[in-house]
Amino acid sequence: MFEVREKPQMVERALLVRLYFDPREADESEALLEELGELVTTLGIGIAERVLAKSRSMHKKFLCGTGKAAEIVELARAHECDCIVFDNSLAPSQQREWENAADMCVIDREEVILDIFAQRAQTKEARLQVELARMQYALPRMARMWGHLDREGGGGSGGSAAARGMGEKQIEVDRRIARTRIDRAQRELEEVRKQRATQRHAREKLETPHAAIVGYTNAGKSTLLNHLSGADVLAKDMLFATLDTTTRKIELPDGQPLLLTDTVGFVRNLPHRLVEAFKATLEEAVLADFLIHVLDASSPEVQQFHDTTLEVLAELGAGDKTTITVLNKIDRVEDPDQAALLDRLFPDAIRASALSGQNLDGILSACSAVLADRVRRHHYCIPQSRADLVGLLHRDAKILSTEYEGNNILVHAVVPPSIAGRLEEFLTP
Ligand SMILES: Nc1nc2c(ncn2[C@@H]2O[C@H](COP(=O)(O)OP(=O)(O)OP(=O)(O)O)[C@@H](O)[C@H]2O)c(=O)[nH]1
Ligand SMILES: [Mg+2]
Repeated sequence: MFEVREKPQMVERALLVRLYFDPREADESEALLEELGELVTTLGIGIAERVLAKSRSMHKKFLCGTGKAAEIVELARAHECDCIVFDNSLAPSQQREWENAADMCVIDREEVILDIFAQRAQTKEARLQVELARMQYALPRMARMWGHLDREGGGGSGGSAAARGMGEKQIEVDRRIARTRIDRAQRELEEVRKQRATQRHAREKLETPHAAIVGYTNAGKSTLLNHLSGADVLAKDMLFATLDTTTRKIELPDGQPLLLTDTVGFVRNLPHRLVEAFKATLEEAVLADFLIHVLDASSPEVQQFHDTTLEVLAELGAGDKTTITVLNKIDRVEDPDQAALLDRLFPDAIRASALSGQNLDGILSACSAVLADRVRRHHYCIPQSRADLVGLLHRDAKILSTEYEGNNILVHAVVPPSIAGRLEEFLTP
């Protein structure tokens, strides 16, 4: 029976490896290796040692040359590791080559992220999305999973023909099962998307504007939602604390209601298939009226975090949405160099602290300002004597419906702010 392996839960000591090929990638590679350490720790795996290695060119077999590969394997053994984790993505064949050479579990960043998501998924929707991404990841790697059957047969290279046949048959069966399950998960997710669309239509009817809080993982998105709305979303100093969206209604200082949605955080090299699988969830960000982009201002990598989020948003089709940028955790920015960096990169961003509540008013005012510029749908009850206003609506607004009631004209229209003021006294709920 096909099962997605739970290897990272079984392994205890990992050797982390980041290979890079261009000297200009050295700094970023170091930061990525650091982040991989946090991701691996999130999974509960201990880190024995880290290797940041430059390779002159990419090799098909191990990604790096055989000499370097042998050194890495030696190091893993010397540290009594039971797993090697690559920050680079490994092709299925490369992963197999490494496992054969090292005789231990070898995984890459994508698998680590998938496993974290699998651990965290709470709702049916999140579970489905993770299952889909994991099965798609596992499908081309099944030969590796059943390699032991081939070897069991009788030592030597590849085992007996009978045993190998068994392994191959099993792979075929498993592939079929996996494909059926992928199809089913995709169909169920389609249902989820439809349900969400229905909910969204209901919200649109209420005409309450909607903002999505987006940003890199651990930036403070959930903390911000909690502070603004009194919600109780898990906010924790760990990567990917949030996998499900939560929406809460708040009221802006000018009385305007606003729906706020907390979303899953992004990370560099977020597996494309995970973005694809989480589309149902992330659509909330795509369809929001505007975005609140939360950044961890205390991180030296704030620019990379910013760019990654914009890249993923663009991939989702939300790249050109109106965005309020928030430099969160400003209470932790003490280094003058960091402050200067922020001034240079994000002169217009709002400095705030979701934890202490510092300048949350600034965020709310920015939301009000965005909404003030938005066209709105309104119902009017206009006396026939004011045909001039109906004419104005015909000219400058988009009329959705018109009805006559006694001496009044009932108009439902999408109205730009430029004429909204002149019609205000005829508004009806
Ligand atoms: N010092 C400080 N810490 C903050 C601030 N905002 C959030 N934090 C901390 O940062 C950590 C992450 O916060 P979360 O709100 O869980 O971050 P998130 O963006 O929702 O993270 P994911 O759900 O993992 O994507 C928590 O330990 C928070 O207490 C802030 O303004 N200042
Ligand atoms: Mg969160």
